[in-house]
Amino acid sequence: MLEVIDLVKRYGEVTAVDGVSFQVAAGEIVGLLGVNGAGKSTTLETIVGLVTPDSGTVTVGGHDVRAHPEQARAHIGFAAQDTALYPRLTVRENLRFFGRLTGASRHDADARADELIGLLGLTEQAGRLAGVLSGGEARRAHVAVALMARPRLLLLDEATVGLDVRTRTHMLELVVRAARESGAAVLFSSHYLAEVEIICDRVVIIHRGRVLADGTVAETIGRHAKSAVEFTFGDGTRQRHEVSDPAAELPALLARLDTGAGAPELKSVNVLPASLETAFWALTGEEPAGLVEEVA
Ligand SMILES: Nc1ncnc2c1ncn2[C@@H]1O[C@H](COP(=O)(O)OP(=O)(O)OP(=O)(O)O)[C@@H](O)[C@H]1O
Repeated sequence: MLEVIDLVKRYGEVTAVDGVSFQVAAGEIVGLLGVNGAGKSTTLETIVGLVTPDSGTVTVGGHDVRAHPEQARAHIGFAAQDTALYPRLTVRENLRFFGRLTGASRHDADARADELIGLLGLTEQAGRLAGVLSGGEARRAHVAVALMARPRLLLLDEATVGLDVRTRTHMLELVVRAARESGAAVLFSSHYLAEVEIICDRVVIIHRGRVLADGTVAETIGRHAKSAVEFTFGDGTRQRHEVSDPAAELPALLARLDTGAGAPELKSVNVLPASLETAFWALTGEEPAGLVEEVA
């Protein structure tokens, strides 16, 4: 449904996307992962046609996005990182308006708007002006807009940011249903690796504009993840050590710790099993931003 081939996008000195290729099939959920500035949003914006690449091609449902933008875009539902709703229209009016924009009849747009209001748990907010919604409510309404035209390709840029645990679970269920029941191809950018591990069939990890890994969650963990031992010190600093066998290697790691005068006191020891997070860390040398956010 989506094919990205050798995409390059430069902004002056910065190469935001540096030869990115991957595919998303109908009914498949692919996680697009990377630290801040890795090139995720630029990739998504190029797929939608908002950004013109320096080179490379994007096809959606077999239509080249640059040669046939109308046909390609007709398949796409896009929820960008910044929520875009008309503040002076209510949630229901926003949905109906965007539905009509994509060519739905008044009757169909109204029916689909009501369906999505129910699905996204926005019944109470449906009559409120979009401008007064809370951050989490606005994000749900924003994703509802992307779903209005029953897209065959759904692009979600950090769709779960700012959602509480219950709403987040609800949103993830909806994404899974869009893929499993409606057969949509879903490209899902996120910093929350735990949720990616749960819902995504495959993950594409990008770093400095390049694809470092592309495979199923299990393949990515199997190929790149190692378990780790993490020490946290009294001054708030942390040290991570990749290890194959934490129990066997812990004594040696502890013995090597600096215990001299002025060295920070060891506060806790954490064993991190091999996971998508430790794979991400091994590949990029960095922690996913979502983890830091959740800890803070
Ligand atoms: N319009 C622009 N002009 C100049 N530089 C840009 C522009 N858009 C993006 N960049 C740069 O390109 C790089 C990739 O940015 P991008 O927004 O694609 O990253 P991201 O992976 O989506 O990051 P985040 O997780 O913070 O949203 C960054 O270094 C960014 O500063």
